[in-house]
Amino acid sequence: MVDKPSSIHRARYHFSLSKLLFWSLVFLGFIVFFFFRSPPSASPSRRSLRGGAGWENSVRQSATPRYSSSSSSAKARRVLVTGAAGFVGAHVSIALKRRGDGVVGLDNYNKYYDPSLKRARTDLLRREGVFIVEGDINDAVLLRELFRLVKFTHVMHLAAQAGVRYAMKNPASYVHSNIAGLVSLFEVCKSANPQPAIVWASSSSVYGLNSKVPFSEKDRTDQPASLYAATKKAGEEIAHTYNHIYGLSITGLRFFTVYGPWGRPDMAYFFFTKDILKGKQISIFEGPNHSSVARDFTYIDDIVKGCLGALDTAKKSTGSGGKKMGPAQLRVFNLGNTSPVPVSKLVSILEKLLKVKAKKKILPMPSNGDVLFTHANISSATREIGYKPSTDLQTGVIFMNVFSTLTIIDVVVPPVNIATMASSEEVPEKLVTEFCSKTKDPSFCHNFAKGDIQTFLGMETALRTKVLDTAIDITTASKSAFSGALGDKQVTEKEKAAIQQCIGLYTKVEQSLQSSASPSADFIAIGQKLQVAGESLWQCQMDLHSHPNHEAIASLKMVNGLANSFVSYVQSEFYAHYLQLNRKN
Ligand SMILES: O=C(O)[C@H]1O[C@H](OP(=O)(O)OP(=O)(O)OC[C@H]2O[C@@H](n3ccc(=O)[nH]c3=O)[C@H](O)[C@@H]2O)[C@H](O)[C@@H](O)[C@@H]1O
Repeated sequence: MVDKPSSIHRARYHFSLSKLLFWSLVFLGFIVFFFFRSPPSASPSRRSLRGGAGWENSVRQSATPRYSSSSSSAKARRVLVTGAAGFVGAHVSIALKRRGDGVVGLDNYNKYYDPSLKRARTDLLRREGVFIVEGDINDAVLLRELFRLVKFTHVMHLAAQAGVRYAMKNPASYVHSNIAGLVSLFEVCKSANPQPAIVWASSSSVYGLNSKVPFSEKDRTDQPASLYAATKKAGEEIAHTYNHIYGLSITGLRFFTVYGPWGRPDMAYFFFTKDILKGKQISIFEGPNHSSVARDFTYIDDIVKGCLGALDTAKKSTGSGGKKMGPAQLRVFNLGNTSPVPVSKLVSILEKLLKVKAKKKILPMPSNGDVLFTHANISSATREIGYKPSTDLQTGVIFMNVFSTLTIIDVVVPPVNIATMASSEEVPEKLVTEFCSKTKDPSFCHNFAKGDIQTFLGMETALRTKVLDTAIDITTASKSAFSGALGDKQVTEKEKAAIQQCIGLYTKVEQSLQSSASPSADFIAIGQKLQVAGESLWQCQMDLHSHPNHEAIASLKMVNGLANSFVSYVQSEFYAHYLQLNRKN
């Protein structure tokens, strides 16, 4: 045997060493790659967010119903809301929580649109006592853990990949959320004991190329025009299967172009407003032979009522331990507004409200999933779940403007627009009634609401567009109205003390606005103090009902109106969002 020269040995040794080094690096690379690529719910740092006594406590606490002692605890609802940080999910969660239901949210905070808006909605929900678990509906381990912690009576499934046109860009995300995610959720629900009743979001888009109007639940839905629609239609069929095999009670809701405060930035009304204010051109689609494209735009508050109606009329699931014990309820309802509005009309409403002429470009509707029109027949939803939409587009858009969350604070429009918006807006009667129904004393509110709404509008617009001078002007005007009432001889010492307190608070607000380019977090603290002052003013107003001097009553009522408008404003969801975004800038 001939010895190999030692140089060869050395060379081989070097070669294997560098090979080892090479493969180690490749291996390390893979580890690093997978570590960073793994979905958020699987990463160790995210996992540590869940589990643990604190987390379990938050889930259980949020899930605990709180009803007045008179209502029956047998009907106690514990609802899991998926997509709770989303537009519809946030509104529905708040409504459920406010009426006393136990609510736990679930959301994956994906980046389809700016997650800071979802975080801002989460802050809002936290203040309402709703805890949102960060996780994906495809994470069956997490879902099972939630069902172990809480015996959910209902699931309000609103998590989905939304948007019609985006399906051309990212088809996989629709399959992941709207099909795989739905199956994952149904799988866990079917095995849960007891099985929850499920209400979930389908879509008007399932009607696709159907041309029979208005769309009835009995009409054909086998011609989807987009992959989005196809995944929602698939969801309806999957629902049928789980109802049939496992006895799950399932209600699908076909939403028709939902809009409103805290809305989605990918929707046309949202980016139209933004672009109109920025002076950017907007594209308005039209159909063949210059026909208009129309949508049955539906206001969020109406949708929320429909969701609650569906939940309250949902019968229990019949299965147990993954086995069907008898036939279960399976329903599908249209939740629309029953009055389609051409997109060009939406744009003219926005132009009128914003007092800015849009730069319009009329384009043929691209064939990327859109349909020409939608129009809901809601007779079945009215009959079965008491659904009665009451908001026309004009009114809804004003509401949206007053309490809006449009992410347009980066836009600076000339102050003249703000002044005109604040002072000259026609406030429809219906809006006043709707607005006052949300206050403590609707008939009293009615006397002042028009002014209040105008004040909201001005204040909100001023802050939204960062024209703080106007915000200061409004604060100063409110303060001087208080001072005026102080001079009234009929005002009692107790009332004077409350008014003085408010004037002091307004002064702080003024200073806060004057001292910085953007209002600081102090503003919220001041707002909370203002709320306390406002509460004591309400008490004064109640005392005044027996006051002999009607003029004094009138002036104090005015003061109360202003105090409350400001208090409501400071508390408004918009402001929280404004601060959130401002911090980011
Ligand atoms: O009803 C539904 O089920 C669907 O409603 C909306 O979808 P869509 O009606 O297309 O809402 P937008 O994207 O806000 O579009 C509204 C209208 O504006 C039109 N449009 C949109 C964008 C644009 O640049 N120009 C334009 O004219 C569209 O053709 C459409 O008629 C939601 O985005 C979907 O997630 C939802 O499922």
